[in-house]
Order: sequence, then structure tokens, then C-alpha cells
Amino acid sequence: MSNQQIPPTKTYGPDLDLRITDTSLRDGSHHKRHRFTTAEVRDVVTALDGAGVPVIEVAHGDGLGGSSFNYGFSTTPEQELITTAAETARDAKIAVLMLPGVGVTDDILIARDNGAGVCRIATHCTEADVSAQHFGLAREHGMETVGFLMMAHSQPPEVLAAQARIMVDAGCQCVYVVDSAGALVLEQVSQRVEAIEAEIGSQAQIGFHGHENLGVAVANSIAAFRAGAVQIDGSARRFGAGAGNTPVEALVGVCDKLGYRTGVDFFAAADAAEDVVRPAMPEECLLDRSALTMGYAGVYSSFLKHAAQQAQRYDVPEAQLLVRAGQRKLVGGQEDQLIDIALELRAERSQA
Ligand SMILES: C[C@H](O)CC(=O)C(=O)O
Ligand SMILES: [Mn+2]
Repeated sequence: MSNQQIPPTKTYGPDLDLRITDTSLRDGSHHKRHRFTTAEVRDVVTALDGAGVPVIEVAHGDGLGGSSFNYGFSTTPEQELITTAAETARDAKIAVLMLPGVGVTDDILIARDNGAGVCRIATHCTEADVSAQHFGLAREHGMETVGFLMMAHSQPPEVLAAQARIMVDAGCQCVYVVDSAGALVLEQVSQRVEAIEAEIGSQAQIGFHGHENLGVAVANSIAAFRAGAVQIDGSARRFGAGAGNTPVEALVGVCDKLGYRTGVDFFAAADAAEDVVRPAMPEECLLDRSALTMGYAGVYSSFLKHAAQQAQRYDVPEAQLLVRAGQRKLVGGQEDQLIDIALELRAERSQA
């Protein structure tokens, strides 16, 4: 602790200052177009669990029930991947994500029976009320609960705080500020965490889920932690949507240097990222023009592959398509509107 310059305002518990959840086997599913195999899940879980990562999330990128024409079909059924992860992990808890309406309550119970211990319910950040029954159900069945307020950049801190209140009243034990578009920058993160903290106090914990689209996901995570968030997401090798998530191995290294205890071994996490997770990735998650545009324009990171597909199909510039998706304030579930925008851009071009 001798390096610790700014002591945390809150800690996760007596032994950990912050608890890291690795989401490469869920958010990375977007980047991999939902093609995880059980062998990859086994290898990644073995490596991350061995490094001391306390929670590992496994699901289709769009959560339980996401395997569909709209979001993309999974190669291996997600419940099979969850079972493999739970059978493999020695210490880590397995988490699942569900978006009400994409998945249904039965999916949660099946995941629980397959060994998932953490149930994360995600809603757009103005729609927390649709999550109420899921927190109650998960708690009744002995699961730990987390609420995801997605696209958190799109609303001011006080709106997020009011939505957090709805989740906490329904049984959510940790409300996450989810920077789905990688659009938040430093104080914009801490102000949101502080507003939620002012609303919910010690009734629940606060978490942060970052994307790297503007290159500041680690710094944003530290800002969130210093403001009071004690659960922080990341993905080994940034394996996630858009430019990827907060890189777990870098987050651990930065926390070590700042004296914040994660319980994760830096060298083992770096080995896992390079030797095990990277081979499971189709290619690196790039901070390229498209990903940057997403952060700049505030576009949901998981639209990246869909936008690339429609831009190519309708022969329109991907960056323009993304900028318009940001202007239309599209939210998760509105992937099909990218086709609408592509047609609009094509029509404008033929009129010009
Ligand atoms: C379903 C989304 O991919 C959840 C998420 O990771 C985000 O909003 O970011
Ligand atoms: Mn994400």
C-alpha cells in the first residue's frame, strides 16, 4: 500500500479495494460474432481464474437469449458455454448478462442451474423499470445481482441516479454506470458515480463498465473507483465491442502502481491476455476511425460490426453511418435502423 497516493473513498471489502469482472467471454462475443467454442471458454476461464480474476462473465454478446437473426446466431448455445465455464472455474464466480425482452426469466434460472452465480440485468439508462422482476427472481434463487444502466453518456447524472434508485429498490446489489459508447471522459464518469452514490448511499454498490473508443477506459475506470465505484469491468486484451473494453491486464497494472488491491496477478493476467485470449480473438480490437467515431458520436459499441456490414452492403461510408446513428440516439435493440440510415445515405448520394 506504500504507493497509494489517493486512498479510495470506498472499498469492495476487507481484502479487495475493487472487484474486477472480466467480460471478454460476453462483450468479446460481439467482436467474435458470437462464435465462441467450449474449448475457448475452458482455456480462457482457466487462465483468468488462475490469474485471480474474481468474476468472469459468459453469454451471447447481447445477453441470454441474444442468439437470433437480429443480433447474430451463436455457434455454440450460450448455456453450454456457461456450463463449461462454471465447471472449469475453481475460484471465480461466473456471471451472466440479460436484457429483459431479449432474454426471459427462464433463461436466468437455467443459467443459475448451469452454475452462474451473478445475474447482471441490463437496460437502456432511462428504462430501469423493466428490470424490476428480474432482480427479485435472481435474489430469490440465491444469485448476486448487478444492474447495467447502458448508454450512460446519454443522460445527465441526476437521471442516472433516479434510475439507479429503481434498480436498487427492486433488489439490485450493484448499479453499473455503463459507458456503452465509450463516450464518457473522466469527470463525466465520476460525476455520474457521485450522483448515484448520493442517491443510494450504502444500500448497494456502484460499478463501471468502460469501452476504449476514445482511449481513456483505464483512466475512466480509475476515476469511477476514486468516486466510489467498487466493481469494475474489463476484458483481457480489450476483447469487446467497438475498440474493446478496459484492458484488464493494464487496469491491474495501473491499480498495482496506485496501491489499489484487485487480487489479480499482473503477470498472470498479461500472460492470459497474450497467450490465451488473443488466440481466441478473430483480430485485435482496433482503436481505428470507426471505433473513434463511435466514442466521439456516442454510438453503442456493439453496433460496430452491424454498421460495417450495412456500410458494405449498401456501399455507403461507415463513419457517416455511425455519425447518424449517434444523431438519432439509437439504443441497443435498434440495430435494424442502421439499414434505414444506410438507405437514407444512398438516396442522398443518388440525388446529389
Ligand atoms: C448488451 C451490451 O453489449 C451491454 C454492454 O456491454 C454495453 O452496453 O456496453
Ligand atoms: Mn460493453
